[in-house]
This record gives sequence, C-alpha cells and structure tokens, in this order.
Amino acid sequence: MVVASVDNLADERSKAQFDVGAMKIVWAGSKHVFDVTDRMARIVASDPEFRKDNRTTLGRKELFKNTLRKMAHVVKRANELRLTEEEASKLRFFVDEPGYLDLHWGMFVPAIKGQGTEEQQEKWLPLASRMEIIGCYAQTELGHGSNVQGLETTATFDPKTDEFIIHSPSLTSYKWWPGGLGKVSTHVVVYARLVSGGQEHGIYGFIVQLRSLDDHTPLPGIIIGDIGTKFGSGAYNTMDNGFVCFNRVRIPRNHMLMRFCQVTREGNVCLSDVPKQMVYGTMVYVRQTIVSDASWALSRAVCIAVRYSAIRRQFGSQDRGIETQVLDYKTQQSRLFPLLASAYAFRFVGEWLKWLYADVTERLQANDFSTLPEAHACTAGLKSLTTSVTADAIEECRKLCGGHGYLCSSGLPELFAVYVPACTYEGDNVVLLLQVARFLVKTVSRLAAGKKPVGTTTYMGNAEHLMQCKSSASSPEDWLKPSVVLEAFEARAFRLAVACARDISKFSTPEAGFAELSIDLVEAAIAHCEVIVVSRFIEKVQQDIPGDGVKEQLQILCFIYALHLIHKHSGEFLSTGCITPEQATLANEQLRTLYGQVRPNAVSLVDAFNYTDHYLGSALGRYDGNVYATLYAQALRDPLNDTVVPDGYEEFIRPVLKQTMRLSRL
Ligand SMILES: CCCCCCC/C=C/C(=O)SCCNC(=O)CCNC(=O)[C@H](O)C(C)(C)COP(=O)(O)OP(=O)(O)OC[C@H]1O[C@@H](n2cnc3c(N)ncnc32)[C@H](O)[C@@H]1OP(=O)(O)O
Ligand SMILES: Cc1cc2nc3c(=O)[nH]c(=O)nc-3n(C[C@H](O)[C@H](O)[C@H](O)COP(=O)(O)OP(=O)(O)OC[C@H]3O[C@@H](n4cnc5c(N)ncnc54)[C@H](O)[C@@H]3O)c2cc1C
Repeated sequence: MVVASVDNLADERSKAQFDVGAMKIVWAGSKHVFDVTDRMARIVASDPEFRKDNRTTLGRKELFKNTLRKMAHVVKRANELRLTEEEASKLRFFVDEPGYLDLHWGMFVPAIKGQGTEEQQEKWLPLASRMEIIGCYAQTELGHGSNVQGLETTATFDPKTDEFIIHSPSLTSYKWWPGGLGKVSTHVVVYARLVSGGQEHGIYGFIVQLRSLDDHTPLPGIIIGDIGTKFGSGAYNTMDNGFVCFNRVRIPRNHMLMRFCQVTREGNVCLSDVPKQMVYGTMVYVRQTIVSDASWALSRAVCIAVRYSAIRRQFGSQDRGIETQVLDYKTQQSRLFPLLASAYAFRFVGEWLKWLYADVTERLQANDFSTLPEAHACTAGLKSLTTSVTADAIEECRKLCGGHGYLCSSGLPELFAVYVPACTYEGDNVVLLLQVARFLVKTVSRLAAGKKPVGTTTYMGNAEHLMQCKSSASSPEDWLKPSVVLEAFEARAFRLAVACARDISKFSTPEAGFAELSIDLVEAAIAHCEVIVVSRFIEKVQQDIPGDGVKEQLQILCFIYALHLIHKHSGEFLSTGCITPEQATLANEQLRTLYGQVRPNAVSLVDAFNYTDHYLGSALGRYDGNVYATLYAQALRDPLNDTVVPDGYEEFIRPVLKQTMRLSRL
C-alpha cells in the first residue's frame, strides 16, 4: 500500500499555472503590505512566547494568564522593535489570540477618535497609545444588545457638582459582554441614556474609570467581573468578556464624548448640526474591519482543507496501489472551490469597503452626510454576509477534512469557535440585514419619486430594463461574460427589493408590512449584498494585474464565486424570471468546467495567502504536508498521554474490573 507522502504538495506546486509570488502581492494588497505582513508573521512564528499549540488543553485560569503574558509580550516587542502602528497591529493579528488589546485598539481608541472632541482626543489618546490606561467598549447590557435605544444605563447630569452620575437601575441594565472589561480594563467607554434637567436626550458615550491605576481594584460604586466560560475549548475564552454594575458613579462632565452633543456647565444639551446616527460611528468602523477579517479566517480554513485534500487519499485503486487524492473528487471540489473563491471575493470587497469608509469619513469631516446611509447599509450588509458565509465555511472545511478535521490539532474546531460569534457581535447578522432592507425599500420608493440612485444602488436606476430583461445565456461559455452574470444578479436583487416594497405597501402601515415580510426582506438584502461582492470582484479582474497567469486564475475564481451563488439561490433566480431552468443548467455546466481549471492550481492558490504554519495552527494544513507524523506527535503530547496508566485507574477502573470478575465468578 502506498501511503500519502509529503511529496504530494511539491507535486501540486509544480503544476501551478501562475506566478504565486505575484498572487501573494495581489492578496496582500500591495508590495508594502506584503512585506510588513510577512515580516510580522515571521516574528510571531519564531518567538516561543507566542506558542499556541497547547491552548485547547489549558483550564480557563491558566489560559487567561497565558493570554495576559502574551499580550504583555506583544507590547514589549512592539516597543523594543519600535514598530509603527501598522506593524504593531499586524503583530497582534498574527499572535492570533483574542485579548484585551483587540478592544483597546479596535474599539476604545476608535470610539474616542470618532466621538471625542479635539480636546478630549488630546487628553485621552496619548494615555491610550502609551497604554498608561487600558480601555474597552461597553454598549451591550444583560437585557439589550441589538436594540441600542433600549439601553437602560443612565448618565444623569448634576449641575451642582458639574458631574454625570452613571447608574445601572436594574439587573438587566448591567453591562454584559464587553471584551477586556471582566478583569483587565482600567477605563471604558460606556453607552448610556443622557439625562439632563429631568429630560432624556438619547444614547451617548462616557469615559469611566473602572479600576485603580495603583492596585487594579474596582473603584467605589463599581461591581465588575467576568461573564463566564464561552463556547469551545481555548477559543474566545482567552478574552475576559465582562459585566459591570454602576452604583451612582460620578464622573466629570468632560468625560462625556461630546463631539456630536455638548452638555454645558448649566446642563443645557446642545446638539451639533449632524445626524443623530453619528453616535453609532464606532460600529460602522468596526463592521468594516470585520469584513476585512472575514477573508483571513475563511482563507485560513480553506488553506487547511485544500492542502489536506491534496494529501488525503481514499479509494480509486484496483490493486492496493496509489489511491485518489480526495481533492480530485468533483463533490469535494464543488464544496471546497466556491469557498476558495469566496475567500478571494471577500478579500477584494474588504479592500473596497475600506476605501468606501475612508471616503465617507472624509465627507463627514466636511459636513457632507449624504453617503452615511449607504455606508451604514454596506458595512452592515457586508459584515452580515461575509461573517455568516465564513462561519459556515469553517464548519464545512472541518467536514471536508473527514475525521481528522474534528481533532483540535486540525486547528478547525478552535477556529470555528473563535470565529462564530462574529455572526452576533457588532450587530446580529439578521438584525443588520434588516437595516440593509430598510435602506433598499427606501431606495425603491425614492425611484418612484424620480430620485436617481447612487453608489452601490446605481444599478437600480436601470429599473425598466432590470424588471423586464431575460438572460441571453445560450451556452455554458456565455456564463463567462461579465455583463451576463451582472445582469442576472442585478435583476434578481432589484426584483426582490421591488416585490418587498410593493407588498409592504399593501399593509395598513409600513411598520406592519416590514415586520410581516421580514423573511423576504432579509433575502432581498442578501441578494443586494451579493451584487456588491460580485461586481467588485468583476471590477477587480478587469483591471491590469501583473504576474504570469494571475489574472486568469482570478477570473476563474470570480466566475466560480458568481456561478456557485446562482446554483445556491437558483430558486430565486428562477422564480424572479431572471434566468430559465435551461440557463441554470448551462451555468452549472460551466461551473464544473471551472472546477477542473482551478484544480491544478488549488494548492498554489492557498499558498498565495502566505500563511506561516504558526498562524495556521494545523497539523492538516502544514506547508510541508507532513500530516500524519504531526497528528501522531500531537496525539502523544496530549495531557492524557502523560502517563501510560491513566490517573483514576486505582479509584475507578480497577474496582470496576474487580467487581466484574467477582460477578463472573458467581
Ligand atoms: C477590531 C475589534 C475586534 C472586534 C471584537 C468584537 C467586539 C464586539 C463588540 C460589540 O459587539 S459592540 C456592540 C455592538 N452592538 C451592535 O452592533 C448593536 C446592533 N444594533 C444597532 O446597530 C442599532 O441599534 C440598530 C439595529 C441599527 C437599530 O438602530 P435604531 O434603534 O436607532 O433604529 P432604526 O430606527 O432601525 O434606525 C434609525 C435610523 O438610523 C439609521 N442607522 C442605524 N444604525 C446606523 C449606523 N450605524 N450608522 C448610520 N445610520 C444608522 C437607520 O438606517 C435608520 O435610518 P433611517 O431609515 O431612519 O433613515
Ligand atoms: C464574543 C462576543 C463579544 C462581544 N463583545 C462586545 C463588546 O466588546 N462590547 C459590547 O458592547 N458588546 C459586545 N458583545 C455583545 C454583542 O454586540 C451583542 O450580543 C449583539 O449585538 C447581539 O445582541 P443581543 O445579544 O442582544 O442579541 P438579540 O438581539 O437578543 O438576539 C437574539 C435573537 O433575536 C433576533 N432578533 C433581535 N432583534 C430582532 C429584530 N428586530 N428582528 C428580527 N430578529 C431579531 C436575532 O436575530 C437573534 O436571533 C459581544 C458579544 C459576543 C458574543
């Protein structure tokens, strides 16, 4: 019997039809980003302090302390190496362990930057950047997360002392979930109902000190702790998601983040001339970063599954000779290659969203708020789409790796457990899709009033055509025409949105219609988000892309991405009359051909992610393909194998055996 050997991957790499080095640059975004990313990944991989292969075997306390040690080491190395902000953030990323630094840099600092006045930024940002204080972001409460307007915590202005009183009036008002809050943060941006002069003025952010900077004990009036162990071993349990109760805690007036709303010494509330949704700005920022991160998590899972599928052999041999690589099975390809294509699709849409966010930020600074609703819809919708697909994809990759995928040493169970809350945090994915739907229904009703749609809804301006068009695809090759593909996606999305808007108008109130039709609205929102991803991917592959064969590979992936969605949502494409059953069959035929084209390049396409073995953290996904020896070595390292005879033998195995022997003698 010939067993799989490490040569499998070398063979695979020799088959590549494109320049992998050039693809690495495309994946990274630029040569500069590639260089920084590569350097930081290697620094982490070569530092034993950042070891993570024992994480799933540690108890919660040990695990958490281990994370604290790593975070301290990150800060130390960043200082020693004089890393720039960009480099330090990559270093943290490759340490690959949820910890308080994520919230400090990812939410506390952005909240102050986005919501604080210049004066407040000058005061707090230097303290935060030097890490003289550690901050987190406390919005969610035990009783409310999605419904931000339902938050109960109050911030009541006391004009006598020029202070706010932060108070948790009920158990359900306890802040609950914020990362870094439970055990580490010294400060927090708390979202609370502003009350002044006996009147409520909406939800705003307030900086509150939680713990003493001398001995880390909670300050008076603060009850604080960790909310408990979460899903999975290791995984997100490295993070101290916390609760806090404020018992009339007093803070100076200038601790309210006052960029968009000021409270004067007398307690007058002065709203700036900006939309009230600006107070939700940190969420828009973070959702945009989550979209970028989705492609990392997805590509990591896909890298493991593709490499392992090239190593793994099952069946296909008559005489106990060499068996078939499971990557050669069409069913394996049809499950795996769309995920590979999605990883690239999300990478490009993530880059585009970064651009959109920078653009809207620039406009907001110039008091142009016109693109804010679109930025909200795009970040909310793409956050929802990419995280849902990625979470499902990680689980699919686990199944694609058969039994070994279920071992923690495959890296996939922990990756799933760490990733899946992305479908919930920063906005539950369904709640966010309903926000997109609200935007779409508004856009459709504005069309009727003769308003021209802009940005990602520009396609809706072609209303008459999109409502009537029939796809012209008459051969499998026609499905490789960008215009044919885009027309089908745009027509499906538009027809679903129009149907929703039309059906809503049949109800007594728009609110009643919206609530009753929310299932259809979610589908319309997904269809619109898919238009964005598909069109950005098509745009990308129409650009000049350097490197032998790189553009061709991306074109293949682009059409796999689009056509697998047509297959997945064929019900919608057919029921809206955008394509016929025959055209759906032609699209599938083309998809099968594309799988064949990507097959020889699959391993090289995941090599282009440039992941170190440390970052992958997987016996199955190793660069050298030495899967079986690694699985065996890792099994031997399991704490259960520390002794040959297990602890508990004397107490619990021997008596059972003796009892059985006694019984059998009777
Ligand atoms: C890098 C860091 C690592 C990450 C680690 C993870 C850490 C996790 C952190 C967290 O989870 S923090 C907590 C995040 N919480 C949420 O995301 C809550 C989700 N809920 C909401 O965002 C909102 O409450 C809501 C669902 C959007 C509803 O808002 P509201 O009650 O105000 O209702 P509506 O009536 O639906 O909307 C009014 C109006 O406002 C527009 N809008 C809503 N949100 C935004 C926004 N963010 N930006 C701009 N505009 C917004 C909405 O479209 C409506 O507009 P109109 O239709 O009236 O024009
Ligand atoms: C790992 C993790 C880290 C987190 N970190 C932070 C943090 O640092 N800071 C912070 O403030 N928060 C944090 N959160 C909290 C997070 O933001 C909330 O859990 C999230 O916003 C969802 O809110 P919820 O828990 O209230 O869910 P709910 O809104 O209670 O959702 C429950 C169910 O109801 C459905 N639902 C709710 N509303 C509607 C609706 N209008 N229409 C249809 N269906 C609806 C949802 O789809 C879901 O299925 C974190 C959460 C997790 C899991």
